[in-house]
Amino acid sequence: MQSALEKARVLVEALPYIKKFYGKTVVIKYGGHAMLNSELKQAVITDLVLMKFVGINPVVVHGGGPDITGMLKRLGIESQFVGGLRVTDSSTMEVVEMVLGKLNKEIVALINQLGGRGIGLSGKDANLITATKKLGKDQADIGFVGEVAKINPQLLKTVIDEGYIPVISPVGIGPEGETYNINGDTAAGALAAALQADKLIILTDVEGILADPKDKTSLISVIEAADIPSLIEQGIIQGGMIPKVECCVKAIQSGVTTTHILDGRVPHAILLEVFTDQGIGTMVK
Ligand SMILES: Nc1ncnc2c1ncn2[C@@H]1O[C@H](COP(=O)(O)OP(=O)(O)O)[C@@H](O)[C@H]1O
Ligand SMILES: CC(=O)N[C@@H](CCC(=O)OP(=O)(O)O)C(=O)O
Repeated sequence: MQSALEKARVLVEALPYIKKFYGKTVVIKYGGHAMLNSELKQAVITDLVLMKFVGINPVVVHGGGPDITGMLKRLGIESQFVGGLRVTDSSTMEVVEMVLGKLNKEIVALINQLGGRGIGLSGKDANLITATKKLGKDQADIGFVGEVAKINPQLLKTVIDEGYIPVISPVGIGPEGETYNINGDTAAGALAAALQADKLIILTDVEGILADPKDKTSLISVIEAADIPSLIEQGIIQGGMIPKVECCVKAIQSGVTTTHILDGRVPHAILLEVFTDQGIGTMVK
């Protein structure tokens, strides 16, 4: 069993990190695959609430891809992806918005249950995320998939200062009032840039960026943004990992200090990354 002294040592180890990040903003992309079960969800939300209580400002952007796919299936609609993005016709958009809205409130309720002050927003609230139509690979029409046009972070700053943990679903509003489905990673990167966050943390379902996607032990712990394009060209980074690394690179170029791709299946991955010497996953800087 852990001795009392060992427990104290762990707490003391957190002090320099609490000092370093006190008052800073950390954007966390909470992906659908990192919402596997209620124990894991509870661990993620506990980390967020703890962060807020020690003076760091977490902002959550959530996904929900697996739940959206599940609901579409129940309605007899097959999901189709082009370059990692869901082809979104108007009825798919309705389902996307409904499922993300439900997930959003589940996360908010869990934050509140664990003693934090959660507030759920979609990109439509206070024009937080305005969007334009995004074309797919080879200029394909992929429907109501949105590209972030502008982030209006004023409301977010207000609720953060009031002590809330904002939870944002990646739905954008277009110039004609149309609704857009935005990839959760892309939305998180754009929000981190607009808030000039200190960290962007993307939770996913792998250890981090792997040098060989079939070998779990080939984790790349640190990578420079400049080295990413060649890994994509070589086919080492593929599929759903591409939007993640691209948004890390964009966020870095826009002034976010560090970005991290972490294994959301590891309980308390966020705490381990933010408050301990070891750090986990891949840091893109
Ligand atoms: N080099 C790589 N390292 C790690 N994962 C990779 C790599 N290239 C592709 N991937 C894939 O990217 C996936 C993560 O993207 P995605 O499934 O979209 O996650 P999420 O649902 O968490 O947003 C991994 O499960 C893995 O299959
Ligand atoms: C355009 C697009 O693909 N949008 C995503 C939005 C949700 C998301 O990003 O969920 P994960 O983070 O769980 O993958 C979708 O419809 O699945």
